[in-house]
Amino acid sequence: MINFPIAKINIGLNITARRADGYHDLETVFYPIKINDVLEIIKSDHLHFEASGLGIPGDVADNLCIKAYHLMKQDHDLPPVSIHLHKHIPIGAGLGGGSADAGYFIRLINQMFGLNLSAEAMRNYARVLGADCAFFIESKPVFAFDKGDQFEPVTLNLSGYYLALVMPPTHVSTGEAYRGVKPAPVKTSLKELIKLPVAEWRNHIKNDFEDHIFKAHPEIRGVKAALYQAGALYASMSGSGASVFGIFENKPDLEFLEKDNQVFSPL
Ligand SMILES: C[C@@](CO)(OP(=O)(O)O)[C@H](O)COP(=O)(O)OP(=O)(O)OC[C@H]1O[C@@H](n2ccc(N)nc2=O)[C@H](O)[C@@H]1O
Ligand SMILES: Nc1ncnc2c1ncn2[C@@H]1O[C@H](COP(=O)(O)OP(=O)(O)O)[C@@H](O)[C@H]1O
Repeated sequence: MINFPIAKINIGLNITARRADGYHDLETVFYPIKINDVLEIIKSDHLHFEASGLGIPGDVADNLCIKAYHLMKQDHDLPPVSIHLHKHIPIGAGLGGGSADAGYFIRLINQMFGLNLSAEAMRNYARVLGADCAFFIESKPVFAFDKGDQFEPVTLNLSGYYLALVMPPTHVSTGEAYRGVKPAPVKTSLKELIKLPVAEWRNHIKNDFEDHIFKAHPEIRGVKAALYQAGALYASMSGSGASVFGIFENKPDLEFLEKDNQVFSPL
């Protein structure tokens, strides 16, 4: 059985408090984008994982698909499976690709072995694996809060707009991104700000990671500026970076940017 894990962008990200468990409270809007991995599982006589496409750093045992398998096996009598992941979503880019694989793996196991788990039961497995994993159980636009793993639906439809996604050749770890922020409460919740017209977002919606990440990696700031120069209605780093996205009314002319690291797609 096969499915196609998608990626997300964060539209706004406010880090509001440091928590006693070492994590941070935040608010953000997760929006799904059309970049896909390919994930296949088949029954096998032993647990097996293989990957193609982009190289995934770390041991196979630490791959979030394998972690998801072991987590679900604690509660369900799962037979061994052979997993093939074709990795296409850029890694460590703030696009949630690893979390997406875990979320879509949970969905596949649920479907393949007829576990009949509710979406909330699947989200509860996902929450154990990573803060933004639970989003990928349904992959619908949401306002996320607490650790970024609790959701309220938002009415946000960006179809008709155009996405430009640029990957500067810079790696930012999620831990590094969180260590540099000074949490602060928000005046107006993103839940309200997201209702503004897209062209207004620039003046009201921010990503709290940008200030310190841009200082450490000025080339990322440069990409954001270039997207605005090219006519983006809104541009931002996604999550903890380093990818930067621009939302355009029409397909932009971005020839001045490095072709290799770009993705253009309708939203
Ligand atoms: C920053 C965000 C924004 O959407 O995504 P990415 O940009 O990485 O995709 C998420 O909060 C990342 O979620 P995820 O990548 O699942 O994080 P986890 O694996 O749970 O945590 C990685 C590390 O980030 C920090 N962390 C994460 C979430 C949170 N609310 N507070 C934190 O302080 C912790 O130091 C933790 O050890
Ligand atoms: N299936 C997977 N795909 C990508 N990365 C994975 C996966 N499983 C575990 N990881 C680990 O997660 C790290 C960050 O993954 P990713 O989700 O791409 O980044 P981000 O949190 O910036 O969106 C990688 O460096 C890798 O070690």
